[in-house]
Amino acid sequence: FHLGMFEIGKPLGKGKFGRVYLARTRSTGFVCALKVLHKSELQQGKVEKQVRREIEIQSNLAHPNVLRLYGHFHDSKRIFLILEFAGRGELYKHLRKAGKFAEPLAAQYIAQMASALKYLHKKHVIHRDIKPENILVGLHGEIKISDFGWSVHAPNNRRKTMCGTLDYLPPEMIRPGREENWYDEKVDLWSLGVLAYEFLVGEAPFEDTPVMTQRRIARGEMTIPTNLSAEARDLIKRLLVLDPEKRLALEEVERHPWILRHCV
Ligand SMILES: CC(C)CCNC(=O)Cn1cc(-c2ccc3c(-c4nc5ccccc5[nH]4)n[nH]c3c2)cn1
Repeated sequence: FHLGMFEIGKPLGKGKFGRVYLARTRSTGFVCALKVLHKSELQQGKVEKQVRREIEIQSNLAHPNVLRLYGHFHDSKRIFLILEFAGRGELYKHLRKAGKFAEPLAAQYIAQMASALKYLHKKHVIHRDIKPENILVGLHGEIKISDFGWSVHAPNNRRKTMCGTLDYLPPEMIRPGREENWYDEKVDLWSLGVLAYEFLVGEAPFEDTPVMTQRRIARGEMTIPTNLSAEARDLIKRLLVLDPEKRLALEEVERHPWILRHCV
């Protein structure tokens, strides 16, 4: 279908609240990913306010490792999001295909994530949902965090758990001790540790049945394979700390020996 200024190409993915298409502007040939949300579905899902808030947040973000939302518009039935096109698609597909990443590549990805998270936290944005399924890869192999909060994943070998995977939840969300504002930005540090582990090992550190996963997260029960370098193990151990206050800060991640060794 054509949409005035856009030529629409192949579908890039589909989620609960919308489909994403490759698109190009007729005038300048600018390539983007056009996401179409149906207002009726948003109303049914009672997520219009959340979508407006997400649009507001994402429109103000500009970082090489955060997927851009260039703009949005709507007609009577649909909302259109003009998103950055990531030339090499979804990171989780690369991870599943490779099984796991070599330490140099994993370190580069973690360094880029730390840089993106530092930027988001400085703008008081907490991602809360960091996992391979929410990361895209740009044309030059750089990663781009996106928030697929809207999509339930088609069965194509994404995690099978119904409510989205528990694997990345930090202990303070499993066992909410301090009810108020347990969503502080340190939840992203825990998830960064889970991500590093999954990049290097090929599975999440607490992966188990849902009940066991929750118990293992709450107790911080995981084993790091001994074939990882000492530095990689050290970084994972310093992020997967039960007490949010004791987790390695992003600045310290960026200057950790494991990162410095692999990132020019
Ligand atoms: C409410 C709002 C502001 C949320 C905005 N965020 C999203 O909608 C999250 N989202 C991003 C996408 C998405 C999906 C796929 C792509 C791609 C993409 N590039 C590909 C290259 C090869 C194969 C598949 C590809 N998908 N580029 N940009 C994308 C963006 C889908 N949902």
